[in-house]
Amino acid sequence: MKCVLSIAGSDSSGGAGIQADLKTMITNGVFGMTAITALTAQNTTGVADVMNVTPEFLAEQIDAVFEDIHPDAVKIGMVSEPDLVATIVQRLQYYKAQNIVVDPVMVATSGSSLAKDSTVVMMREQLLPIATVITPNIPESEVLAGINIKSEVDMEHAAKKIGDELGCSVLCKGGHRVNDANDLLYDHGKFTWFKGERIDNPNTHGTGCTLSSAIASNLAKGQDLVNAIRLAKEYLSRALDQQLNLGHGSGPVDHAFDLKGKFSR
Ligand SMILES: Nc1ncnc2c1ncn2[C@@H]1O[C@H](COP(=O)(O)OP(=O)(O)OP(=O)(O)O)[C@@H](O)[C@H]1O
Ligand SMILES: Cc1ncc(COP(=O)(O)O)c(N)n1
Repeated sequence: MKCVLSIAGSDSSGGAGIQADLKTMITNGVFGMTAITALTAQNTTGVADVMNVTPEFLAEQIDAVFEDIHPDAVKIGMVSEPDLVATIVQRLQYYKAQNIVVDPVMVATSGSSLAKDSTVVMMREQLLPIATVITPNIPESEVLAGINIKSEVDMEHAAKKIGDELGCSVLCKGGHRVNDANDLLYDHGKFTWFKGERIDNPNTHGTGCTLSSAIASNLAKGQDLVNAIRLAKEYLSRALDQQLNLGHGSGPVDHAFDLKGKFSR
């Protein structure tokens, strides 16, 4: 059994954060573990409050996992404070972690800010350069590249700039585009487009968490990066296609599509 560690925040409404990560890991055939960076009081309409853990307690969680079950991949999601970023980098380097997928979460789908500016600076300086792949959405790619993105060519410029500057592979996600959901991988000089049809579903809370966890799961199982992303995108499209409609805002996706018929719902 391959094992994946999610270092991320908790979403009380279950659609994003570690809750989405664990659901994705179970349904992608890996054993999921967690080191929680923060508790959020959150639902589909917004984030009411955030309580960060201390850097010491985050380090203890990471140590507890690595000293017992060495993960085959690590996914990193919401990290609000620069000190927490520094702790993650220090511990992952100490344990020589492999297959590191970083979703540089800055703003929730609901519009709430999830990382301070100083955290983004720290991520850029220390965390992103040790990642196997990072998965910014379009607004996050604009911040990291300092480029406005209006077209696929702009996505290519931004992904290349980020990848060349930071030395990691970059998956620039196209979920914020209007006519399609095409994602772009820049992997050390090579572009690969993952074409995605736009699914008519406003409930996209946690899509970024789900995609990055599925990529980490596939890397843990030995897939190369391109296949890991292709399979993750297929998984997410199926989860979006279920048209689950929960809550009063942008609701979560449905991970249980393969279980339909096994339990009454
Ligand atoms: N309506 C949609 N139809 C098909 N795929 C989508 C749709 N919306 C998002 N996606 C896909 O979901 C993944 C996440 O993309 P997105 O750009 O929404 O990330 P994000 O903004 O980080 O997500 P989050 O909602 O978790 O913040 C990408 O693979 C993207 O192409
Ligand atoms: C704990 C946590 N982590 C990540 C996100 C981003 O996901 P989304 O942009 O879909 O709200 C979130 N809302 N909450």
